Amino acid sequence: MLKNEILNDLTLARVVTDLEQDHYHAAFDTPLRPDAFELDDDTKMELIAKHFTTIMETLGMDMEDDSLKDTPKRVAKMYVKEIFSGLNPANKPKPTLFKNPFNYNQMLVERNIAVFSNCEHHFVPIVGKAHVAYISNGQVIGLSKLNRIVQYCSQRPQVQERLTMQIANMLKEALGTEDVAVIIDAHHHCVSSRGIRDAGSTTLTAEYSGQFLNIETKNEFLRYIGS
Ligand SMILES: Nc1nc2c(ncn2[C@@H]2O[C@H](COP(=O)(O)OP(=O)(O)OP(=O)(O)O)[C@@H](O)[C@H]2O)c(=O)[nH]1
Ligand SMILES: [Zn+2]
Repeated sequence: MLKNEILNDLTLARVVTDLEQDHYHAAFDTPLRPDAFELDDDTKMELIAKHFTTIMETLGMDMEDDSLKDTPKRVAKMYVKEIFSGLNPANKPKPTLFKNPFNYNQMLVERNIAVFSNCEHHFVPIVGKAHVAYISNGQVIGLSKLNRIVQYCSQRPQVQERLTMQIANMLKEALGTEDVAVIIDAHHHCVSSRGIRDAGSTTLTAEYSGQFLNIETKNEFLRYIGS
């Protein structure tokens, strides 16, 4: 191979590696483009409102109607500031940790945390409950932060399996322990309000790690949440 060809090959290899690096995300990360946060929220809302107007016009809706005319703006604000605000790491909750002077070293379980998310295949709601648990390795977390972690991860277009893993991963990161468990029991509107139209089914997903892989610990958690 000529020197130039080798150099070209090396340059290409580096470009490919850089690209791969840019697109790298863990299996449980939400697939986002590398430039996902180059636009600010206001610009995103403006663009989404414009596109949503086109969607509504295409459906034949009268955009002069008093009740409809501001819907594109409402939807844009809801997407960026509310139901998909968990896409932006700037909105990540800060976990307040406390020392554990009383040496509580048993399992802590928080049950029935409300889950409001949206299915990434149809953009309709996923509604349910999360049950989370951890065993302290020396620090305890403010209880409401458990709810906030569930809420933050839910406020993204999701599939339930990935949502469960993202919550578990954030708990591990916040608490500095592998000893966490997460169960989600949720109802998918894409299964009930359309498509197969089964309103009765719910979906259960679970993620166990560390001590929760031990059958007795897992069963204790399941007993606490009444499963
Ligand atoms: N595994 C998983 N699947 C999901 C989740 N949310 C929605 N789905 C499914 O994603 C699938 C998308 O399937 P497609 O066949 O591409 O879409 P579709 O034609 O709208 O499918 P139907 O819902 O069966 O009408 C559907 O079976 C949904 O039920 C989730 O959280 N996890
Ligand atoms: Zn769906």
